[in-house]
This record gives sequence, C-alpha cells and structure tokens, in this order.
Amino acid sequence: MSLIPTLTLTRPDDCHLHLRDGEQMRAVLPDTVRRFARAIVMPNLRPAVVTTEMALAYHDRILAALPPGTQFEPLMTLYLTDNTTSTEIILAKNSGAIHGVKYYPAGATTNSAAGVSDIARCYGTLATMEETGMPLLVHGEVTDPEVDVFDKEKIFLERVLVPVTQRFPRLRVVFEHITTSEAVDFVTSASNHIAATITVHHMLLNRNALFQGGIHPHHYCLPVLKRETHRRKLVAAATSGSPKFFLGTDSAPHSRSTKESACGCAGIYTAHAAIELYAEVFEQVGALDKLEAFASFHGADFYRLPRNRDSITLKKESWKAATELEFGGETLVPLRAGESLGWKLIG
Ligand SMILES: NC(=O)N[C@@H](CC(=O)O)C(=O)O
Ligand SMILES: [Zn+2]
Ligand SMILES: [Zn+2]
Repeated sequence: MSLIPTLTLTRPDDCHLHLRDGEQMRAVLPDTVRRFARAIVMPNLRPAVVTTEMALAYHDRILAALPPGTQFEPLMTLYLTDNTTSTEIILAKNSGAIHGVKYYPAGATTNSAAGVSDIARCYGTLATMEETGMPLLVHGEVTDPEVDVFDKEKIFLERVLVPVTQRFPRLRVVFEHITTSEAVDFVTSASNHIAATITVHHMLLNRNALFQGGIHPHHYCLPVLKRETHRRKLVAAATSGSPKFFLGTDSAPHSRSTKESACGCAGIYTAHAAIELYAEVFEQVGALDKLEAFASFHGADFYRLPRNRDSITLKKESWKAATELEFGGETLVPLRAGESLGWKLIG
C-alpha cells in the first residue's frame, strides 16, 4: 500500500475558459483536455463570436485541433452585443451546442470592444433568454472611468446586476470570475438560478502579488486581484459545498511579449496545472473533500448537463511548472512558472 496520498475525482469541467484560435489554440488545448471533460468556451475572439453559425464553426475548429485519441466537449457561447436579436438566441438554443451568452460591458476587458454599450439595449434579448432558459454569463465590471479599479465589480453589482436580475427574475445568470466579498454575498442570497465561477488565481493570490518586489505582469488579470479579506471570502465560498459556486479557471493565455510590455494584456494562464492548483487551495483549508462537487458536479448541474462518468487522479508529489510554454510561434508564461506545485496529475 502506498503511503503517498492520492486524490481521485470525477473528471471536472472548466466552466470559464479562453481557448483562442488557430496555432495558439492548438498550443493550449492539450493542457485543458488532459484534465477536463468539457469547458464553457469564451467567445471573445477577434472577430467576436456573435452568431450561432460562428459558434458552431469555432466548435468544429476546436474538435479538429484535439490531440488524436482524446475526448473533449467544447460548450460554446455567444458574444452579446447591442444588436443580438431574439431570433439569434432561439437559433443558439435550438443548436444544442450553445450553453450561454456572454455579456462583456464594452471596454471592460480583453476583446470587449464589440460588447454591450448599455444593457438596456438588450432587454428584449434578455427576455428571450429568460423564456428559453439560456444562461447569461457576466463579466461584472463597470467601465465608468471615475470608479476605482478595485471597486468596479462591487459597483457593477449595484448598478447593473441587481437591477437586471430584478427586471428578469427567472433569468439564469453566471456571475463570472467573482473577486469580492460583495459578489459572494449577492450570489449566496440570490435565487437558485444565479451562480458564480471562481478562478484559482483569485483564491491563491491577493493584490500584493502584483507588486511584490516590483511589478508582476503575469499576475495581472481582470477583474484585478483583490485584497486578502476578499481572497479569503472566495475560498470560503468555493469550499462551502454550496452548489452556487463552481470551477471556472478563466485561463487566459497571452504571449510573453504582450504581457511584458509597456501596456500589458490582462489574463493569467492556469490550464497547465488548473486542477492541481485548486487542490492546493482546498487542501490549505482542510476541504479536499469539497473539491469534487465544486469541480465536477455544481457546474454540470447548473448547466443541466450529465455529470461526467470517468475520473482523474492526483498524487501528492512535488513538481515544477515550466518556465514558459510554446504558444503558436511565441511563448507564454504560466502561473507559478519555474516554481513548485504540490499535487501532480497522474491519470
Ligand atoms: N480575465 C482576463 O484577464 N482576461 C480575459 C478576458 C476576461 O475573462 O475578462 C482574456 O480573454 O484575456
Ligand atoms: Zn472576464
Ligand atoms: Zn475570461
């Protein structure tokens, strides 16, 4: 009998993932496929994935890029714009391949220029989403330049999300990559069809990580890292066992040159060690027994998908993350580059 602890889980799903496209997608996809059965794939390509037809074409490009002999189901999303029609929502719903519609406030994050200028313009579309049960996936930050960058999520909640959920009380909503204690409280007390994803980087790092001994572009993402009190609240929510919180890495690859720049891109790459890093967070608070539900059950249940049937196994063994990874002719720097991790994927 081995004395080294192992952890076997139902194979998890990543409910918030950026796969990019082309050669870049081909470079990062194997990391996700090794760990996850399915992922909710974000539509913020250039050009944005605004129609069902574009989403289905992207779906097929992902399948064509899978490493031979592997199984993976991309769960597609549409990119909401001021001009998204109810007809498009119904087409998306009927396709069976599109599982959510992503709301980026215009200018809030990477490739959000084509996003929504004023959510009131989308009320007709939201009504159709409410009727058809199509989830609204939300990047919840205001773009008002007078709002402090660390308050953008909290103010979005007050100004936009609370009013929208009151106006459309049956609308299914995923508040993506939440970072604040206010967001945790809102989701906890909201109705059952309002849920949230939590990234591993927002649970591992507080905002000091941006400035430790100098500026760290590879710790820059949106929403930006928050103070320690918020980090703790996210860990408590993720490990609480509540079905409203589930795994969404928001793994967001950018090349080294676009991150290490005078105006660096937002996004942290975690797909190379995603479930291993979540295991580290859950272990730190003595909640490894809550990891499987958070990673493998709550997201599937929210999206009304069958739970996965196969499993993955992690072993308590130290290994070093690569210092950089190939990224379609360039390189990218993953989280923990060149540093140790305590859990290793073994099958
Ligand atoms: N999270 C990020 O910092 N970046 C994401 C976009 C997003 O999820 O907001 C990206 O596409 O790079
Ligand atoms: Zn986002
Ligand atoms: Zn994202």
